[in-house]
This record gives sequence, C-alpha cells and structure tokens, in this order.
Amino acid sequence: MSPDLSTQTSNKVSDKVIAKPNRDLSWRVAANLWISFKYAWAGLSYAFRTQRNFRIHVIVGSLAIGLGAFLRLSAVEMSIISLTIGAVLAMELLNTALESVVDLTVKQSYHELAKIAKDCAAGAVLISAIAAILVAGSLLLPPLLTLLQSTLR
Ligand SMILES: Nc1ncnc2c1ncn2[C@@H]1O[C@H](COP(=O)(O)OP(=O)(O)OP(=O)(O)O)[C@@H](O)[C@H]1O
Repeated sequence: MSPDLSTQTSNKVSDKVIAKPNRDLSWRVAANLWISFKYAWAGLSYAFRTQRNFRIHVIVGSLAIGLGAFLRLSAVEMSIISLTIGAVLAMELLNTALESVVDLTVKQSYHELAKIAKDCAAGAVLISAIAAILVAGSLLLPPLLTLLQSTLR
C-alpha cells in the first residue's frame, strides 16, 4: 500500500514548527553559556531562599556526603550517594518549577488539575527522598555501626 502523502506532508510541517530554534514565544533567551549558568544559579538560589524542604535536603545531603567521606566509603558507594542526593534536589527543583507554572496558570483559584499536578510533583519528591533514605541506610549505616562498636569497646 502506498503511504499517505498528505499525512507525511502535515507531519513535516508540524516537525518544522516543533523544531523551530528561535523560540519566539520566550520573553528572553540566554545569549551564551555563562548567562545560562547565571539563570540556573538564580533558580537554585530562589529554591534555597524560599523552599524549606530544599534547604533540609541540601543540609542532609551535605551531611551524608561528609559522613561517607569520613567513613572512607568506596568511590562507587560515594557515587551512588551523590547521585541519590542529586536526584532528590533535582526533584525538589522541578516541584518548585511546576508549582510556579501551576500558580501562574490558575492563580489563586481552585482547580482539580492543579491539585493533581502539585500532588504528583510532591509525590515524586517523596519517592526520591524515600529512595535516598534506603540508600543511606544500606551504605552509611553498616560502617557507622561498626565504627561505633569498635569505639565503645
Ligand atoms: N490551585 C490549586 N488548586 C487545587 N489544589 C491546590 C492548588 N494549589 C495548591 N493546591 C493543593 O495544596 C497543596 C499544597 O500546595 P503547595 O503550592 O504548597 O504545594 P506543595 O507541593 O505542598 O508545596 P511545597 O513543596 O512547597 O511543600 C497541593 O499539593 C494541592 O493539593
């Protein structure tokens, strides 16, 4: 059977629209890599100043990395802990971004879809935090208990 040419043409047109590089709808586009980093830093700084949970995750994550170094965990174990902490912080940032977009869209009105979006984003943070606790429990707790036992003997 011959392919439907009309569909192919319309796909090509829509591909072109989706892949448009100029991003005309954006109020501003970062001019270079340095300015992109500046905006990323502004996002991190905003989350740290305004989100209590983000601050808690930064502090707990730093303590976990410090403890891992103190306990002389292997490079692989430190990498797993770092990746887990990074995932929690990234989830928290995405949660903050999504909250802002939802608030921008519905303002102070109640909407069932806004509730679903925010609840699911909060759920994603919770799942990543539980995974981080399990990873910390598996990698940090055994050497910590061994150290405490040998110190108390
Ligand atoms: N516009 C809205 N419409 C419906 N429900 C909303 C709306 N805004 C917030 N909610 C509900 O209130 C809850 C708390 O909203 P909030 O904006 O504080 O999000 P949050 O993820 O709990 O915040 P944080 O991550 O800072 O603790 C949401 O999870 C959602 O159930």
